[in-house]
Amino acid sequence: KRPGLPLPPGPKGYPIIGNFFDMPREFAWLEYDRWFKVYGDMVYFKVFGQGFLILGSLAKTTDILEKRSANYSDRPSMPMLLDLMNWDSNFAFIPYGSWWRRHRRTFHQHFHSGAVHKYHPIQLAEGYAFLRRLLVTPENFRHHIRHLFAAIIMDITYGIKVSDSDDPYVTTAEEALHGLSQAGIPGRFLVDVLPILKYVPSWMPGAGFKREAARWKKLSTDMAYKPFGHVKETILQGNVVPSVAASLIEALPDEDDARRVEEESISRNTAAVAYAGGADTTVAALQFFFLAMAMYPDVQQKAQAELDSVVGSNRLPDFYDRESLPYINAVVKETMRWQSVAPMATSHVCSSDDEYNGYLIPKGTIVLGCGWSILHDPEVYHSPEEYKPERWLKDGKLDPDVQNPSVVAFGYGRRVCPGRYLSDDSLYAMISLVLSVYNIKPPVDDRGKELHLEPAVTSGMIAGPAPFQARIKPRSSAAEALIRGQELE
Ligand code: HEM
Repeated sequence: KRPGLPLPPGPKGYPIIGNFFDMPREFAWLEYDRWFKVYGDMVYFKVFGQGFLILGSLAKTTDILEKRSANYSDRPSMPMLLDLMNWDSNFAFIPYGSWWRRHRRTFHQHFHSGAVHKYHPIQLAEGYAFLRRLLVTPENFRHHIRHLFAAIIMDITYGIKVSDSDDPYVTTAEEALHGLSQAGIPGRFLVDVLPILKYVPSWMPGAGFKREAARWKKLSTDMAYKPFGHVKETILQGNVVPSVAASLIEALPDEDDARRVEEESISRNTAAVAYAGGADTTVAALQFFFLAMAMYPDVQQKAQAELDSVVGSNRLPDFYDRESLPYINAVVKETMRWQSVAPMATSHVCSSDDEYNGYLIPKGTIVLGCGWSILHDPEVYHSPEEYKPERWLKDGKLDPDVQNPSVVAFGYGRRVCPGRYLSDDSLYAMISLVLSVYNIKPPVDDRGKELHLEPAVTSGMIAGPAPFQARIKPRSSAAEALIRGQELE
């Protein structure tokens, strides 16, 4: 440690509790955005001795979380999530080291940029099924979006077809993820700040968090074991359906091999993490797209005009059209920027004392990049609160000089989201399919007057749109026939 180095600036705290009362727990990114204006683009504070460093500019996230990634890729100890809820099976939360690396490598084999094209047929088939569900119950579009991504992930990872939205695998996973989104926010549960509380007996008054943790633990265990067990069973019966889990199981060492237990556990965890990482995030992103379309009819019309001229009205768009659809690609980018799905990404931890710009960043500091502030910087994105795909275009093509939302939307450094290629493909596919056959409009009041929608968001590790309504109707009878035609094919 270099003696005398100051800590980065931040709000003054109290003895022992530090900034416990200042630390925002809801919509943290908005409060941190205000702090950046007072203290600058790196803000340091402590809560019960635990240091936090919040980064509010791309320059800082690049210098610290990208360039010094070897020192900033650890995760905080999260007693609620890891010790009490069994989420240590999810490599997104485990410490930086060889166990994490083995999981990440296994995951990467199946989801790297050159591998994800294998999943295009699944994405399109589920996309068509989604269009058909919208035809029957358009008012349930938010639910259909959840069903859509659950079905894509379950098919890719386990070869399990989810035709029914109360599929037991999906219900379990959804409930488990609800627990994750609550317990994944640093400081949300006091036990994360005072780990000693994990030894409090469940029956004690104030120990409600332990009873909640026990319920969530069962769900997270079932979520990992049950579908994986199902795939093992199908392999034994000789009915194997191609999937990530099936390839992983088939590559496992023999049952009597000493490496088997560890390898099987890595495979099971890797499969489960695809659902955990990919469901809520992509769902929220597509729901934001629906909200944007209902709020910005001009954007919708321009996107549809591009689809009409490139794809025509006799077929649905597919992945081969992507390069010829710059406006649609701009809509995908703007959706990822406009309302950040993971506004604070996930906590990174500094592994050893570091010095940056004359400040000390002590070992153990929890470092968070506030992607929301970076993607709403008016110096970079003019009128950042507006949904404007045009900002990504120049002379009718994607402008490579505009800062891509993926520089922060998917996190940082060695921990950057390994599912980002799959998610990008899914968003492109759904946005182009939906706009080619549907109009999305705001709801109307009793007299038929269109209501004004606001981009209200939920608070949590994943921020999605607050519930909203939209009217979703086929663009024409030809469009409706096209949707129904996919069913026949
Ligand atoms: C809109 C879609 C998505 C967004 C916004 C998103 C965002 C993120 C973010 C912010 C992180 C934390 C990165 C960090 O620590 O700096 C992350 C990690 C992760 N994501 Fe995603 N993600 C998305 C989709 C997906 C999908 C589809 C999958 C799986 C198929 C996935 C799997 C993962 C995994 C496994 C990690 C943990 C990485 C690690 O700790 O090494 N994500 N994601």
